[in-house]
Amino acid sequence: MKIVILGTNHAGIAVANTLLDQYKGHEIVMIDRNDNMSYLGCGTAIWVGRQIERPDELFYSNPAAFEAKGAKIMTETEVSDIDYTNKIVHARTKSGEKVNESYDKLVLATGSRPIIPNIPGKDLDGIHFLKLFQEGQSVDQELEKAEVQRVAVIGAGYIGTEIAEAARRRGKEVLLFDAEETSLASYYDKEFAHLMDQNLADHGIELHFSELATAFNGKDGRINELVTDKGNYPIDMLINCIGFRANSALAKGVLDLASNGAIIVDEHQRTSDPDVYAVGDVATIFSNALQKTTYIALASNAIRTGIVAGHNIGGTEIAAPGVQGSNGISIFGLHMTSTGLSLTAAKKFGLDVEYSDFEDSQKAWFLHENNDKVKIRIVYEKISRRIVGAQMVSHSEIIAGNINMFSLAIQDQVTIDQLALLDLFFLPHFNSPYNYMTMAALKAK
Ligand SMILES: Cc1cc2nc3c(=O)[nH]c(=O)nc-3n(C[C@H](O)[C@H](O)[C@H](O)COP(=O)(O)OP(=O)(O)OC[C@H]3O[C@@H](n4cnc5c(N)ncnc54)[C@H](O)[C@@H]3O)c2cc1C
Ligand SMILES: NC(=O)c1ccc[n+]([C@@H]2O[C@H](COP(=O)([O-])OP(=O)(O)OC[C@H]3O[C@@H](n4cnc5c(N)ncnc54)[C@H](O)[C@@H]3O)[C@@H](O)[C@H]2O)c1
Repeated sequence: MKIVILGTNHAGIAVANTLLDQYKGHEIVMIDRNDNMSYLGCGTAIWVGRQIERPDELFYSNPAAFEAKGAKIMTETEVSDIDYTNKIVHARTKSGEKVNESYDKLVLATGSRPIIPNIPGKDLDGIHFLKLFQEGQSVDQELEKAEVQRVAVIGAGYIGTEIAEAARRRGKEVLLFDAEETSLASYYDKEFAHLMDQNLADHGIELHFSELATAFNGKDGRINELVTDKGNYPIDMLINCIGFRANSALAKGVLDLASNGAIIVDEHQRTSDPDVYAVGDVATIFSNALQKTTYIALASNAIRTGIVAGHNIGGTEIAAPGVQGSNGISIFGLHMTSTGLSLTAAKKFGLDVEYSDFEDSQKAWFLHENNDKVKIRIVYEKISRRIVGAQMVSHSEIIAGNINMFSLAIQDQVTIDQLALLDLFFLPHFNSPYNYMTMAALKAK
């Protein structure tokens, strides 16, 4: 069987590796317009903020690794259209050569692109987006310039908050804007997000929430002012981080798309064309918290959906279990993790929910060093009592692993009452005999 994979970043790589490692004998062709693959954008802010010196280790694979396993891989080759009826992919190399690849099965792993705000001045120099390695490089180079002192970041979601920290670590004046009332509003309730806001402010980041950009003004073709509905701000550089949109142009008019443009897939990652699969940021995903199909762009989801598609194409029928959108962020030493839905999000989606909060030190009370407070919220449905979300915030890194237990709880529809009596280990170095997770569950109404 000949399988053509379009897009060779996290999702495409996971499909290819699954097929090449576990289902030998197929012809695998991989095509990508970029000149690099496997870039972990998740490390951009760590590198740009100089927590690591160089970006080299943010890549975990390369074309030679796939050629060695027998795949044909074409980089710097842009797919222009797909003849779904005759099963042929049309592409063009950087030097202009036409490429036509037939397929038996096709995988669309074309990912996402950052959303471009449609306001006057959007094409001025000095306006940046963050997705590709090359975009990280341009931001990095701009921050090196002495004349770049005031940096505006639009969008205080994950990318915006992380790059605001990075720019601050590089000694710049940073102004962080968001349409919502807090940072990280899509992931955390206000009681949690406010702790991040305070952390950002304490580290010198100027916060502008509930504020919408209306225009970018420039001089000699370069941005020098941001105009919002509340004021005018002189700036030297701007980074847009207002979310991603699925890169589904190749499927438009042929495959079924969701209202946000993502390609609709079933639990096997199959699209409305049975010989075409879609994985990663270009596709929809099933949310176990919402119990419906939604869109959650994460590298973790890209890898898992790629593995599912690989097995299904290879001949082992497996159904994706759905996701919780589990995520985490670490800014100036403050760590936050969440999974499923916040209280605000659950209510917005029409779920009838309750919540239970608890706060305690991470380790046993008699350990006085590096024993930070942890704040936890568990969100659960009033009637079914199934857990639909959890959030944690602390300076303690130990919280990071705990969120995964809540992820499994949501996936398996565990109730808040089952959690209350769950056997959680106790060791003073790590936690208390009355664990804050148990206590939050016991406190539930
Ligand atoms: C700064 C940043 C930080 C992030 N941090 C995290 C994190 O901490 N944790 C997390 O889980 N996620 C994180 N993400 C999100 C994560 O990077 C994405 O969810 C992930 O990249 C999706 O992988 P993908 O393979 O589906 O798509 P993409 O990474 O978008 O890859 C799609 C590929 O398709 C190629 N392509 C597209 N169209 C064509 C075409 N017409 N022809 C040929 N090739 C084409 C592209 O060149 C690209 O290589 C972060 C993202 C960014 C930008
Ligand atoms: N640590 C992580 O897991 C991590 C890190 C980076 C990115 N990611 C993922 O990558 C994807 C993209 O990240 P992102 O930060 O671009 O998106 P995001 O959805 O996390 O945040 C976008 C932010 O922009 C704001 N916004 C939207 N339109 C706006 C406007 N017109 N003006 C002002 N603010 C506006 C939203 O309120 C939101 O806070 C997300 O799915 C994210 O989860 C994850």
